[in-house]
Amino acid sequence: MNEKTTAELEHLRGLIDGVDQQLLHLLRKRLDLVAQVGTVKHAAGLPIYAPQREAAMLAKRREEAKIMGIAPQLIEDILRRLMRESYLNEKDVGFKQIKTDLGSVVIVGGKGQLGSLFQQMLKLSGYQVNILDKDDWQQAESLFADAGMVLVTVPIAITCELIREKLTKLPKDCILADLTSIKTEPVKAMLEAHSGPVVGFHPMFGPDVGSLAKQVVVVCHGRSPEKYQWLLEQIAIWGARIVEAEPERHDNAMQLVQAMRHFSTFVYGLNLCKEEADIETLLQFSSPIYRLELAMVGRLFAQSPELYADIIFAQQASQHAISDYLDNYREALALLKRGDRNEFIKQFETVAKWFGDFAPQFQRESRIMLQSVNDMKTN
Ligand SMILES: C=C(O[C@@H]1C=C(C(=O)O)C=C[C@H]1O)C(=O)O
Repeated sequence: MNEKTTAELEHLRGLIDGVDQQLLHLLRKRLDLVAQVGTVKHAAGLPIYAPQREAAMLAKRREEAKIMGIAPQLIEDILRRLMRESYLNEKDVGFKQIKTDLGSVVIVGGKGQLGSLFQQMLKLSGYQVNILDKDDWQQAESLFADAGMVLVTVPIAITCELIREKLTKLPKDCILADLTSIKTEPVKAMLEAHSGPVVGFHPMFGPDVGSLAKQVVVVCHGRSPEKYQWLLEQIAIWGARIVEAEPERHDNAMQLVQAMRHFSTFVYGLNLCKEEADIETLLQFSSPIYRLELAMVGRLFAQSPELYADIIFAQQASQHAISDYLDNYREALALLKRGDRNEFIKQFETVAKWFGDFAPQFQRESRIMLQSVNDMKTN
């Protein structure tokens, strides 16, 4: 580089630094305004997440960007990232308490990660929360005595037994709820053990989400929904979307969404391990989609083996879904072995047709994710 170029670059980079600093000041200003919105929402009991406002705002900014010669997707990306920050910050002011005369909440298994998250959300909403973990059963009677709600979040393998043996003497009006990732058996057990209001939940996210905004919570009604309607409202204030489901339909979906998927991820990792794949090398040669795939597989093994064993072993019927997968894998492998390229293409087209409009939709969605994966690279 000659001196002139160096000087020119230095000058321009100085100007860019100045603009970035202005951006920082603007961000500070925006965060402060959002904090004020948080306070107003808290007082009024409005949810953190306001999808209509977001959609309207994004549409306007996209239009304005176009006129200014800025890619609409650029401002959309930036605003979406800022809005994520808003959800996290609005959480700090707490949430309006919908039910003020509940009595206490007892979380059975509250030292687990999901239990801790719900404990935090309930406390941020003004509820008094007590934890009953495995060594605390001698206090159970006194804790249950003034409980307005008992929330069960223990490993799946012991959930039903615990409900049947230990939760039979709750106060009559106490709500009995659970967070187990299967629903048919736990809801049945709760209905048998307790004659008061019963409701099953399955939060469709891990404990590391940060904010519940835009997350999904599946609810399976048990008994007396009017008695726990407030809880659904409370969860909505946390920003989550409630999806109602019959326990059986939910459990069937989970055989694919959870058991089969986690199992195939497990086998993927097992295979890499047995093949003694060198992850460093794989990463060096990885495309963004492969990096994302490795991240999806690798993150499983950063978590608790017990949790995944519980999820995979929870339903007998998952074995059928997993066996079907193996059969399809074998058939596809046979195709490959006999070099039947035409049949492969035919089946590919059948599947593509079956995915229909979802295929291009998923392509668009993943394109944005892949660009973020690429952005994260540091060299
Ligand atoms: C700040 C608000 O809350 C959330 C955050 C938004 C933002 O950061 O712009 C917009 C809508 C809401 O999802 C609001 O409702 O205006």
